Amino acid sequence: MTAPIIDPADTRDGGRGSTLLRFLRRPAGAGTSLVLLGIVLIAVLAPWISPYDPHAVDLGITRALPGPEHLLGGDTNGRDVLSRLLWGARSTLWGALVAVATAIVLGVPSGLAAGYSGGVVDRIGAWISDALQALPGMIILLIVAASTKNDFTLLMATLGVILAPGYFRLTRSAVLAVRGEPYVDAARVAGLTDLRIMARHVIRAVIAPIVIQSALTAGIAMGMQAGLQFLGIGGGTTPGWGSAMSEGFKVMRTDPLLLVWPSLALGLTIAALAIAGSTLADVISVKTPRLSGRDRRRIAAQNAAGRPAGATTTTTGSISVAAVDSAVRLENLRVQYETADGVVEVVHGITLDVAPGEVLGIVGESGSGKSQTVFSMLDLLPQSGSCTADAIWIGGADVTTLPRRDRARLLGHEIGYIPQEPMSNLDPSYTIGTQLIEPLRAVHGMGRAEARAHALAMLERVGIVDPPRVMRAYPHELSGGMAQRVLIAGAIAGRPSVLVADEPTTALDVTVQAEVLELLRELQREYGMALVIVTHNFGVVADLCDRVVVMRSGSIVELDDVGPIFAHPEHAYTRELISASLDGTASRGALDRGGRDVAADSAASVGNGDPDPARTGRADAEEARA
Ligand SMILES: Nc1ncnc2c1ncn2[C@@H]1O[C@H](COP(=O)(O)OP(=O)(O)OP(=O)(O)O)[C@@H](O)[C@H]1O
Repeated sequence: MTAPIIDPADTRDGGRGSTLLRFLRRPAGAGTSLVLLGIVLIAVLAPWISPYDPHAVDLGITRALPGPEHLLGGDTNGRDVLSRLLWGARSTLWGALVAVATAIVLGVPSGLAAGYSGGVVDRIGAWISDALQALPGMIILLIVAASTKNDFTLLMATLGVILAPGYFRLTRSAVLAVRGEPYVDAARVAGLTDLRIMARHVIRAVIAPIVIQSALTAGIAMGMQAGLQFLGIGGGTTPGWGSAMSEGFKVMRTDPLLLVWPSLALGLTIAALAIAGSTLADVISVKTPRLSGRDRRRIAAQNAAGRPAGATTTTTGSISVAAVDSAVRLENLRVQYETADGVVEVVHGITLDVAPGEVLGIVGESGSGKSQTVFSMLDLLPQSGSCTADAIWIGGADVTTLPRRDRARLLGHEIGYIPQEPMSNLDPSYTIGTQLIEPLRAVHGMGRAEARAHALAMLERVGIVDPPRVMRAYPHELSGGMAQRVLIAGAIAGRPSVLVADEPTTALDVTVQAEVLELLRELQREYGMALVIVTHNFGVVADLCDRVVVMRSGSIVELDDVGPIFAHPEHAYTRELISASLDGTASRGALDRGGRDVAADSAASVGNGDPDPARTGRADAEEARA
């Protein structure tokens, strides 16, 4: 059987052309393109556009100031400075080209092979790359210069060898990122050869980072080349910006312009390459365009006029507590994304609130808008998305009226967030201690010792054994359950009034899930926080929540206390979700009782018309606690 091959690269909006257009549409992209194009043209046309022979000596213009005959004056040997700069662009670009091409030829294929094949090939590649990086580059270049009588091209090729590990590592990690993608597996199942898979699927993923790396590497190569020429290596008699800088440096006090011209040329070229590289990286990382201020205002106006950009015009949900008494309150929240097909609304005017100390569950199938709702509360929507609302009350303030900085400060104090994936939410480069202490100092104004003591206490509170050891550990040294406890400790450390947990147990081992949920419930009670928990699972709702919001396709279909929802679900969709959750999924009660399968009992109780399966779940929890 042939597996279907779906490559996101094929369905991605726009191709290379559109990336180039988006790059050119940015002022930084257009500006740097003009500068770089100009420099390339100068290098190519130097023999025709330079006013004088760059080697011609006229002692009458020695150290002459700029004038109509010699626009940039004469150098210390009586040669025309402008002509030498124009010719210098040639050698500078040629040197960068040789270095970058050598680095690509060596680094990219080896990175592809190492990343794709793994095992021995990967290890050998990594050893060679590490060894090359350990070599003292400048000394190698000096040795090559001495043994090749300053052969410029060979020197630049050697520089390329020294820079190749950068390409190797970049390509390898890009390949590793796509190697496990379902579409690469599908291509394998379909019987494509490894070479074909690499050419068709894998190389596409590495082209963009290589282009960006090349812009930066060319800048580095030019800088090193100028440095060598400054030291009198690799320049020979060819005019070069580095040798011009070296000559200018010697007469810097009397004739500073002789240093200024070549430095400007080199600085401008390197800066243009660096800005072009980072702009390109920016363009490529933004897959969908940002909403412009005008679009945001248009959508807001449409919403205000009752004509939302999406299909629906109704506001869903309801309010149970007065605004000032709510821990969180969303009024007519809409979330939109700018996509290739235009603005798409994914949350359609929902209204809900959470009272202080209340546990609200948000349930719904995948894609129903649960995460977008909490991301709006947390100000975490990506740049291509935006939300509008009549009001978003958090901690007694309507955050939609606050400037961004005040909003961030308020959220930092009022809301704690527990994400789905604990591991990817911890920075692998820092110890747990650093990551816990930093926000306590920066956001909550604690001193180092106080923050450390508080972090230790928090770790202890969330059930971490040996907190001092965990403070010294890096994320990779923790299990998933420990990492989630660490994140919970971080989330509650600032004593927020609301804790938002977005499917906090999805990524955890089933045996740890119950413990983490139990911990959340305990902390919520102890601290009197409101808890908003996003979940697929009605078993979790039964165990933890006071009220529940059922979402479907960006709207609220049902919002009620847990008891009535389980006893008489009004919406057919809610009934489906309840039976799907309790049928075959162990509730926390089941897990608390040591894995005895009571899910079937729960399902049976729903089927048998048990008035309140929620109570069953709670009873399980109470029983376990007892
Ligand atoms: N960056 C984006 N661009 C366009 N649409 C998006 C984007 N992110 C999310 N969406 C859309 O928003 C809708 C709601 O997504 P959301 O992440 O809130 O779902 P969810 O209910 O949390 O699902 P899950 O349980 O799988 O996380 C989905 O239809 C999704 O495709």
